[in-house]
Amino acid sequence: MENRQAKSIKKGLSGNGFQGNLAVLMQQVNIGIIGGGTVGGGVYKGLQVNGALMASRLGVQLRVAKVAVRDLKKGRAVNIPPALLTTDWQSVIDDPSIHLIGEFIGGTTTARTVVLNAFKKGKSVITANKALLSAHGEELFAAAAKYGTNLYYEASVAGGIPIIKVLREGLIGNRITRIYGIVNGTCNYILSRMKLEGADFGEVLADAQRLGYAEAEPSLDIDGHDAAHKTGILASLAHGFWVKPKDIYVAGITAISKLDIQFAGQLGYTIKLLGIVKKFESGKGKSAKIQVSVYPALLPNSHVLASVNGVFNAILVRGDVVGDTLYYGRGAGQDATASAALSDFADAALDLKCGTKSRILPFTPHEQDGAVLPISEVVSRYYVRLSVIDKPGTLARITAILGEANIGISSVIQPEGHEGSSVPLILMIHDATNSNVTKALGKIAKLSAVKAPPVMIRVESFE
Ligand SMILES: NC(=O)C1=CN([C@@H]2O[C@H](COP(=O)(O)OP(=O)(O)OC[C@H]3O[C@@H](n4cnc5c(N)ncnc54)[C@H](O)[C@@H]3O)[C@@H](O)[C@H]2O)C=CC1
Ligand SMILES: N[C@@H](CC=O)C(=O)O
Ligand code: NA
Repeated sequence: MENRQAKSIKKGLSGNGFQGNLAVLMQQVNIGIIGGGTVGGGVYKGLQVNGALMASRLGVQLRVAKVAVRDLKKGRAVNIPPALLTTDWQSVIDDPSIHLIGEFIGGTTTARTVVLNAFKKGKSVITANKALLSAHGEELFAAAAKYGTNLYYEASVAGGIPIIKVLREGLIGNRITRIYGIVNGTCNYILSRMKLEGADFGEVLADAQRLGYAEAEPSLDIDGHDAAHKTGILASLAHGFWVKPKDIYVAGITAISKLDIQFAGQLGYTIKLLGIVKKFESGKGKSAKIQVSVYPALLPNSHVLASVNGVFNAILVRGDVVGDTLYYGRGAGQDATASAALSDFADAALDLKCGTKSRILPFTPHEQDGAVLPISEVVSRYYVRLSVIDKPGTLARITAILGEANIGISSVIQPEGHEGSSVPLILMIHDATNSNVTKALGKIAKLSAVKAPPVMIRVESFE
């Protein structure tokens, strides 16, 4: 549907009286940015640096007309002219000369109102806000359709990697059977530095905050929720039904210790926080079951994702026609995220210029009957670290509990200690359901020789 904004841009062009002149064929799309922090500032900067290049490619000049901020006096890393600043975001949405809105304030309350109010004014929105999409995506896409507007969200997943476009357009001819993603830059930065430098968790998190990688509330990163928001968006896009946050199993990285990183290394693995979307074959007439989860996992060092370090993200997408494909790039930070938002502004500007009818919409429901597989039914291999008293019979008791539950052990490491001392015992466990392993570990934890709650990390085999 062609909305009022598109009509006003077209009217401006045809009314200029110089139809043959390329210079005046250049249309201008005015942007209102809401939130002038890391991402909002990055978008402003990106347009200063590459706005002319984009205009020459698009035939549309993108111009920042207003930036809504919280505090006019606050010093900013990106210098935005004071004349553009306002503290009244609603006035930016209401301004009839502004065609597109960028929502870069974060959070799910005011941000939701910003997006809905913009739609009501017939203005499409570009957002980087995965928390907002995770919580209200279904409602917001329906509202966009109702008002003949659009919601663009490339910056919301994996920063500068154009993964939304990949799933929406590049792989449209595929059924997506697997997605494995390192999708949180902060966690990958922390785990990489813990492994490569032996750095401390807290210290590295502070660096990630200073570098603008972490969320305003960093527990969203380290507890895995940010990765879950992103994984849910990818799963929804790939499988065509909106995956609800409550259906996504989430475990973060706070329980990962340097000891586990070292033992994993000895066994030939690297620990990464993975977002996983796996489609399982369902019986005839039955709805598709999809695993959607986020957890730290041991990856074989030989797997390409094991060598993705620092703030970099990478996503492996398997399609039934194309096979495995891989995408790599900076997952957080000002410039990488701005790059993704700029591509959305370009798409939105082209939609205003040409109309959206011929284009693929940002989210189209297509498999309404899909369902998320509960984590209890998910099968994987496991790394288990126990803290045990080194005395005769301990290992036998532990293996007996696992044996009774039909859980096989593929290898055991126990560094030499002296009898009676507390030592780590590492078990690598064959394929088993999550519920089976959790129950067995519950029993093992109660043994008198076991001195701390068992540490359990899944092992990903990428099948
Ligand atoms: N920093 C990053 O690397 C990435 C961030 N994102 C997302 O981008 C969004 C923005 O994140 P950042 O720029 O990093 O956060 P930020 O904290 O640097 O910037 C947000 C800005 O919005 C302002 N703000 C909040 N409420 C406002 C209001 N009512 N009116 C005007 N201004 C208001 C704040 O004062 C702050 O300056 C979030 O949704 C985040 O999840 C997405 C990808 C990467
Ligand atoms: N906090 C996020 C920012 C980008 O989405 C991350 O670290 O990945
Ligand atoms: Na992206």
